[in-house]
Amino acid sequence: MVVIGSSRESRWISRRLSFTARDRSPLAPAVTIRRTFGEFWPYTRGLRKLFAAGVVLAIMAALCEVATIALFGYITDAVLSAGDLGAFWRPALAWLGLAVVAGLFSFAGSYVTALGAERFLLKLRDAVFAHLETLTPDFFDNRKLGDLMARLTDDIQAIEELVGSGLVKVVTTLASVIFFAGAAFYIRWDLALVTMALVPAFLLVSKLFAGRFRTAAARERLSNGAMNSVIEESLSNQSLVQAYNRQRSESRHLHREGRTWLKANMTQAWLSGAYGPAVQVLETICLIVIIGFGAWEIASGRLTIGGLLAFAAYLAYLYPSVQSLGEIALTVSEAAAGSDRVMEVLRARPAVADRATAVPLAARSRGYIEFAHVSFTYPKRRQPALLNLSFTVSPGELVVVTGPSGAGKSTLAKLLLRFYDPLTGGILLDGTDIRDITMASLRDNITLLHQESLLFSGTVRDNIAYGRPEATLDEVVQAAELAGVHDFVNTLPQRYDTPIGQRGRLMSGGQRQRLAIARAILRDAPVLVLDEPMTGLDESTAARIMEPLARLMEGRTTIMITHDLRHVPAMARTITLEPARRANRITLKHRTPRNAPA
Ligand SMILES: Nc1ncnc2c1ncn2[C@@H]1O[C@H](COP(=O)(O)OP(=O)(O)OP(=O)(O)O)[C@@H](O)[C@H]1O
Repeated sequence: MVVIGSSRESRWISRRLSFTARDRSPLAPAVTIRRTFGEFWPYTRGLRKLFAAGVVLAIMAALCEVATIALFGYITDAVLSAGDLGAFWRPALAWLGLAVVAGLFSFAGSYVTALGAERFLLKLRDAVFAHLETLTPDFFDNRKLGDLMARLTDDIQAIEELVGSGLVKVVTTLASVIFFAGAAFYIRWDLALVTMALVPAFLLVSKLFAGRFRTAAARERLSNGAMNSVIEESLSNQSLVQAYNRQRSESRHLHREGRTWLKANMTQAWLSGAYGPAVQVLETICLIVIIGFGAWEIASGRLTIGGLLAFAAYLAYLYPSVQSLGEIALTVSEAAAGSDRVMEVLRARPAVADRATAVPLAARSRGYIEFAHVSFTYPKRRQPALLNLSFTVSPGELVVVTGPSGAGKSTLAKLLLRFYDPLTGGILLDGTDIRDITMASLRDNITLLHQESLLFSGTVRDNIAYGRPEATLDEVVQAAELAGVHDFVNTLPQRYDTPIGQRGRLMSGGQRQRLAIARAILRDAPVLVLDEPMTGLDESTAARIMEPLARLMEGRTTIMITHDLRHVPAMARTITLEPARRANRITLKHRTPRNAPA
């Protein structure tokens, strides 16, 4: 009996449907199967032999099954009906041998197909992720992390199930249909014709159920996405949730989404439950037709009992294959929805890219920076973030950029690192427009210290050496000493091999900042951009951070973005930005801070 509604099948079908949790509507219409193959077939290069082997082995297994059923018919007539035990042993041994060989073929076929499928997934995921890594921040600013993760997992899997193992399934199922139908016709063509007339009924039932099943699976997928985003956002903001006593409301939120999910799953459950009996009724009708018609054929001497049983067995194999062909046809177009979403990522182009004529810097930069009449407006924004901004920074100089919130201070850093390009004007490094320098070379010469110290969940050592993975432990320790974090690291249970928790949560704000400073020291780039290095630190921690920061800045061109002027070093040149609507008026002045570091 064939049942399409198992929970595994539900997941299989639901994976093929791709929706965004954000807009709660299906994504753009699924792309055609042809386009999906056109786009993703090249990824099967190097794997096609595996898939071909999967097809051949599955066909061999199906042929063995055809032979096994023929033997079963023979045993029924020659042994059971004739009552001749002596004729039993040879076909019985052959039957056993065939069963073993069929099992081996089937195992090997599934194994190589799974290997091809997994390698395809690995290859495609690597390619999509590598492409994502080339995209500029504007791409990520406008998307939900959960949605991108779904594209890298479920959607890629949906593509594989269409282009890789899906194709193997179609070919082998078609071959099985031909073999089993051929064998049934070989036994009795007229009986076969009668029973084949029932095939459309199976397809019709499959179509009726699969259509509803697909809708239910789509709802399940949608609410699953919504549930995931509630869980992700709530757990990642736990301190906010607890500090604001919002635990119950978050739980209620999840419960609401969970109820929608429950309803969608129950619809799938009743469809699955009803489908089995419906197919069973059809199969019973078939069996009655076969037995009634077969009895008439036997009575007229055109068929033996063994032949009738073998015939029934061939049909028992044939109907499931027909059934899966029906399912493939129904679900394949839905699987294409995933490829639409993955294609969207692959088609996205970074807002900035290397010019064809760009070259790496010939030597380590001297650190001379010039902003020349730079204007910039973020995509989809009308108000410019920077307007006609001009200033220079000499090698080794420290410039403090300050100004009210939204004046464009961080934007200036993003332009220097070429996360975006100015709309007009230009930025020069050592007199060369940074668009004429390769991005890799430009970024090798600039270290950005973010507002919030961005750390990974690895060890202390991994995090300090992030910008120079080949650094020795001695170099890492030296950088940590200069950053004033070495003594603290020594108190940790595994010292430099101590994991620091997700995003460095096992560290205090000051310790995280010192680790980030050690990382910047080890990277040793000639230009330094410090974006609000004191954010989130209390007065005394901020003052203590200034000492390692001063060591980091020594001998480097530094742009320090801050609205907190209390701790800026003595004699720093200050640039005050004003919001762009007032044309980025800048005020340049030398100042002696009230809290100059010792
Ligand atoms: N990714 C973005 N997309 C669209 N607009 C942005 C983006 N980032 C910043 N902006 C806008 O650009 C302007 C300048 O932002 P920017 O972050 O450079 O200001 P800032 O001076 O660093 O502010 P703060 O001191 O609050 O960090 C703001 O109006 C802001 O809303």
